[in-house]
Amino acid sequence: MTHHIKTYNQIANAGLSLLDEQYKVNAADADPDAILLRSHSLHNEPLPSSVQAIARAGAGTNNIPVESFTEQGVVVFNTPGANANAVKELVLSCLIASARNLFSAITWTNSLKGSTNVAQQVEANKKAFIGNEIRGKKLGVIGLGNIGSVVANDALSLDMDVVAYDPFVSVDVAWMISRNVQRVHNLEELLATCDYITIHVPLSEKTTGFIDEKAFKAMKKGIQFINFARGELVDEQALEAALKDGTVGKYITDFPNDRIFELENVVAIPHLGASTLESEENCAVMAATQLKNFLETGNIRNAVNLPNIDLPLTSPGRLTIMHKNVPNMVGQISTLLAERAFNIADMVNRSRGSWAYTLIDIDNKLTDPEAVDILNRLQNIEGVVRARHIANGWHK
Ligand SMILES: NC(=O)C1=CN([C@@H]2O[C@H](COP(=O)(O)OP(=O)(O)OC[C@H]3O[C@@H](n4cnc5c(N)ncnc54)[C@H](O)[C@@H]3O)[C@@H](O)[C@H]2O)C=CC1
Ligand SMILES: O=C(O)C(=O)COP(=O)(O)O
Repeated sequence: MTHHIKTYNQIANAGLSLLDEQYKVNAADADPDAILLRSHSLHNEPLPSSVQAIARAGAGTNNIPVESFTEQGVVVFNTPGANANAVKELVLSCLIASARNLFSAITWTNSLKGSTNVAQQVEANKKAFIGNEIRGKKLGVIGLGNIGSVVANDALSLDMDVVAYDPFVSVDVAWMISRNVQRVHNLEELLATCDYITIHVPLSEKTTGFIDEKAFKAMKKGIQFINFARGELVDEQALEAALKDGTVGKYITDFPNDRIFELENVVAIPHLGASTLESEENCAVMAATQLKNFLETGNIRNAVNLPNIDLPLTSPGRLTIMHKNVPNMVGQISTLLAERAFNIADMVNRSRGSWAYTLIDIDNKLTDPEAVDILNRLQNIEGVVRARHIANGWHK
């Protein structure tokens, strides 16, 4: 069976090359089974009904309307942690570059091009760029996930004091964080005491405008604020006021736009956080692997809308059913199978929030019409948004 994949953005070859002879990538004449992308926005784009899965080679899925795609039976994957080191290294370099006024110093030095006595001018004017050391300064990390946790740990090894705020920190991450990172349970405590703040939370309806006027008002004067998460986390009007009144001494952002770009004391980086060869490869390999696993076996790893599920495919066939997490779903599904005299060899049902996913391995080798018939019946159950049949090509 050939799977059709549509890609957007530059996806590293290390990932694309995993899509072997069973796959066709960007075939013009076929409906895609899945989409592999990075930051391309799928908001306001029609989604072909053939699409069963979307893999985001990266962390943020705010470019995908996850809720409405879930209603359409689409599994959305991301690649947690695959680009965390790349972002961490850039955040730490910006921290140091900002403390030492490197951005404005280099801009000034470049302005000397074409003039004479450059060496003398440099020595005469360097006092304008005296900086600070970050040792002993306080860094606030908002969001202690894959990126925030490594930024926090490594800032400690640069001899900074580190405080962090994340009311939803995961157990896995909590194990990795140094006990010297001081956790605060109140964002204002972090805002009021830090010299530098870096934000690493996902953009969602809840976090849009998270750093608002009230947050800026709580900050220490002259703070340096680093945003490698998403521009919309910061209320632009409030930011503009905070830059003008000196509350924010410098705003370093990976997400410049027309308005922000014009403001004084803004350092604009062209969304380079994850742009290293290593990170692009990690993300592409992880995304392609997860997509392949899902298309070939129905198993799920690292979806943002469904639970992980890993059942080795050993029976002649498998039915995968994505459905609402409501009572008696498994009962209705197994009744349908019993009516067609299908024998269930194995079965897993898992839920995540209001959605659930059921894998059923059957002892029967289905003909095409039999498969179409049972899928139609399953999809007619209220609350089922997609059903698939996977024939096990390896089964003897
Ligand atoms: N500039 C770039 O190129 C990149 C940007 N990103 C952005 O960074 C974000 C974070 O990435 P990861 O650390 O990999 O994600 P993650 O999912 O591992 O961590 C996010 C953390 O934020 C926390 N969080 C959620 N809501 C919060 C709130 N209201 N207050 C405090 N903490 C909250 C979560 O509990 C979680 O620990 C991504 O969602 C993406 O938007 C990620 C990778 C590259
Ligand atoms: O992973 C993320 O959330 C990123 O922002 C990286 O974006 P990119 O894949 O470099 O377009």
